[in-house]
Amino acid sequence: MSSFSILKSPSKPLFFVSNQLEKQFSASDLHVSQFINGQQFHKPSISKPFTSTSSSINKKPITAITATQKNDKPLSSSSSSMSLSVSEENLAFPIMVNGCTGKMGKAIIEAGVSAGLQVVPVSFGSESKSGQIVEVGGKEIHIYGPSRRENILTSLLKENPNMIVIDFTVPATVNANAELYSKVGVPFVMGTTGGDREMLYNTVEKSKGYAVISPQMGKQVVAFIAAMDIMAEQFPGAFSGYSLEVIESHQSSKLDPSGTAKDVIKCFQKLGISYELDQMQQVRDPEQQLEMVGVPEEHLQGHAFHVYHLTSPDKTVSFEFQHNVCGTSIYAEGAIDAAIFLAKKVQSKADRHIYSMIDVLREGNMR
Ligand SMILES: NC(=O)C1=CN([C@@H]2O[C@H](COP(=O)(O)OP(=O)(O)OC[C@H]3O[C@@H](n4cnc5c(N)ncnc54)[C@H](O)[C@@H]3O)[C@@H](O)[C@H]2O)C=CC1
Ligand SMILES: O=C(O)C1=N[C@H](C(=O)O)C[C@H](O)C1
Repeated sequence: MSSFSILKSPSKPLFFVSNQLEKQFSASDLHVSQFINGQQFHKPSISKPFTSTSSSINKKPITAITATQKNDKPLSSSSSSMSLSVSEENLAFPIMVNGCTGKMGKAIIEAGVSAGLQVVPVSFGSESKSGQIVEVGGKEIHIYGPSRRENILTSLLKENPNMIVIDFTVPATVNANAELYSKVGVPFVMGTTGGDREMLYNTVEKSKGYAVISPQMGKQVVAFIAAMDIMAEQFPGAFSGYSLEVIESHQSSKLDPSGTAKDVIKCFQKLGISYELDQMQQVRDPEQQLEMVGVPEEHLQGHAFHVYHLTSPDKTVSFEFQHNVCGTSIYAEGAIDAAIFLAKKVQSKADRHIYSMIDVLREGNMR
């Protein structure tokens, strides 16, 4: 059986997440097109191999959380016995959103306000934005640059003892921010990717603080990673000898490689596949995203498309997994779920340690 029949017959990848609604070009044109036109990846006669992907994308096979769903079902209303309503749980705690002028910061403030949370009117931002007062989600927020953060955070926490910090800033500041939150003792959700991840975990572990850290907050994508992790644990080496190709496409402003793909690749490595992180193909060029990846034009400035393609040593078997997200709502809602989860942990004096989004998902704390 050829790999094409396996790819073609289901015609859709095994996993596919699409969500409606959101510079550095790091892979050379040549490299990407060589890869995309690679014989193992898709049927060679298809001149734009991502077409099968993009047609699925355009058909929107699974819509994770759409703006319509969000509007139909306010975040503060309980949708099942498992789900959380902030008011029901008496958990209307304040959040401080760092990076509030960014794509994620804005989306989180809006999601937080919808969930009935208070947003403190202070945010840590870049040096260039320091001193500005911005309006986000109908709230006026004062931006503070990198200096005097410890004093500011200490006073804020004194005034808002139940406060949870949500950080969606930039890779360059992940470690310093985590150190600060740990030193001051404020529970935090770290959605920012990159930085030195080992150091990040060590810092927080040593401080014995409360945190949720995850490069991926989207509930359905988290469930996919959890499933891959379970597969890797249960069947280590099951894909030994298979080759792996990974393409991730994000808006051109993204500063680092996909943190989510790095986590998924770790699962493939446990499954026996030999793959180095620097083999991952990053697409940041909008033209390629339109032409080859099939990103809808309106989402060029905010998308996260991932494809993982596995091929057996004799090339007779192949697998393909995808998770393709447009916009930010899936992450913003997940980040608010993580903050609610953390607030409950603090309130119930649960173990002080680093939780993952899989923990959040497992406890049914995602609405
Ligand atoms: N965990 C998840 O599910 C997701 C994680 N992300 C990650 O979140 C981060 C932010 O993403 P976007 O909002 O798309 O980026 P963005 O570029 O739109 O926003 C970045 C924000 O950080 C601020 N900033 C810059 N330097 C800073 C500093 N030194 N201290 C504090 N703030 C600073 C900027 O002013 C801006 O407000 C990235 O690392 C991205 O990979 C993004 C989407 C989902
Ligand atoms: O920067 C983004 O946009 C995203 N970053 C996260 C990552 O690097 O994994 C999550 C998602 O891919 C969106």
